[in-house]
Amino acid sequence: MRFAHEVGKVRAAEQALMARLPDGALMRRAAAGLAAVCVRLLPRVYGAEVVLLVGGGANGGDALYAGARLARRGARVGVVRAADTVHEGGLAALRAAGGRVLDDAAGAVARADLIIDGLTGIGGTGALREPHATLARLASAAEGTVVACDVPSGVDAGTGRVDGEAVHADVTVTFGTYKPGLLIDPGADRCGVVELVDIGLGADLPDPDVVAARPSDVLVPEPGAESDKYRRGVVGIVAGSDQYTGAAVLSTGAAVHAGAGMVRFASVEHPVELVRRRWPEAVTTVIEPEPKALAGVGRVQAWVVGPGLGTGEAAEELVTQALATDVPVLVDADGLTVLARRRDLLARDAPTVLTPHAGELSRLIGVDRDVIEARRLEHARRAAAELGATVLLKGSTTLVAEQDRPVRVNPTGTPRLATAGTGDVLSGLVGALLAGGMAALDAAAAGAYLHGLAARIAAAGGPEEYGQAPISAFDVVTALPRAFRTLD
Ligand SMILES: NC(=O)C1=CN([C@@H]2O[C@H](COP(=O)(O)OP(=O)(O)OC[C@H]3O[C@@H](n4cnc5c(N)ncnc54)[C@H](O)[C@@H]3O)[C@@H](O)[C@H]2O)[C@@H](O)CC1
Ligand SMILES: [K+]
Repeated sequence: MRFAHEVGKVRAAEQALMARLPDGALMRRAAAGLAAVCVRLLPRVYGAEVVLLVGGGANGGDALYAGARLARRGARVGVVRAADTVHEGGLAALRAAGGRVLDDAAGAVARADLIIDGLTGIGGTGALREPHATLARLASAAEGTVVACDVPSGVDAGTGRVDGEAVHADVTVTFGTYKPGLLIDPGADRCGVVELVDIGLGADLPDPDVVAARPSDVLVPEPGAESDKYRRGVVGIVAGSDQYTGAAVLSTGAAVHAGAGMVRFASVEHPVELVRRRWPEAVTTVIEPEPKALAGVGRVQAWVVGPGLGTGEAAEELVTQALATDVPVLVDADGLTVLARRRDLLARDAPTVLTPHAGELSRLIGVDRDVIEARRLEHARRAAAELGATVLLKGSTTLVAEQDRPVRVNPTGTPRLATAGTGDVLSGLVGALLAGGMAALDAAAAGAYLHGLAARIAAAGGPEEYGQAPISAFDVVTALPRAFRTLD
């Protein structure tokens, strides 16, 4: 499982472990792990050209000790110093092993077989300054294999934020635990393959703050022979309006394709008519948003409310009724706009799942959208605590937060999902999983995972491929059954 800890907790664990070890032992342990990965990456260590990019902190120290190990095995190791003073012990070890200090950084980086990025690690803050930024740019453009030490320099280890230049690594060798910034875009996108090196922090690390969802987390219970529709889950969808009908069709379609035992669709006449025509499987009810309207729809095990619903009084009445029930409720899109002025509706005992993008979350918690985008992890978590709900924050890495639980990050996201209507698909999908009895955090994380997988399948024909075909939200609906099948 991929899990991450906040940077402060990593430091605390390192301190605790260091106090029990001889001086410098932890750094040498990290360096040994880093060097071992480099050895695997090089076709031949003897004679290989290795360049170390070294900043003034311990991250540079790791790189220097790793370089010394490679030099002792015959690699030609040179160091480019980005700071006047670099780790003394590391530099001495490198020199003793035959490594040299380089002057022509650009030429050396361009010729290198392997480049170790030890400019900044978890101590890096803000945009890379010079000469770090130039060196990061040179490394990213180089032909040789780029191995980032702990974190690609320029990536904020705590958040994944990149301000300006950051190293594009082929491999990131990280120590002890993942850092959140390795799992969350844009940082995640700079890491290449991440290799976790055990430096013995285990016992000193608390429970993780972030975990990456993986297929075995999302296994949806198989329907047994005796499953009736209620065991598989009946989901109620309240979506669409006279002006907006597409959302209703997409959300219902996703629920139909996600294995719901039954989909009950309730709305005003026009969207009901369209849903009935497109999804004869759904049981539809025309309602006017008057008091107790939802009570007449029939028994459901989870509600989805909001896509295309409008934001006026009629919509508010329906959101109010759904949240007054004692079953899980997912609120999306227009429903979230209603909630921004009626946060009191969130005071309920059954689980609530909210699926905002940054703009919708901004209205819900009164924080600028840009501020949320810059620190997504923090705000997803804060929103979950403040709103008492499971919060799925959409984005190129979708995050799912629930109070006192590690945040789930979704690894299947793809820019192809940034197209109109895909959010409606997600809401119906997660609603079906909730109705099937999955816990809110699992249903939301599984939904995000399957949604990304379905988009990849739609674009490329396979979950591992990155196809070029443009996709529509409807293609994602159609690909959902294949996404489920890849989990078998
Ligand atoms: N403490 C330890 O014994 C261990 C530390 N580890 C390594 O140490 C790293 C953390 O070391 P440090 O706390 O020394 O910090 P870093 O080496 O990550 O970064 C601090 C250095 O980077 C510079 N810097 C920060 N932001 C910058 C920017 N935007 N532009 C240019 N320069 C910038 C600082 O001036 C300082 O010289 C970890 O990532 C890991 O690689 C590992 O060796 C494991 C053991
Ligand atoms: K680094």
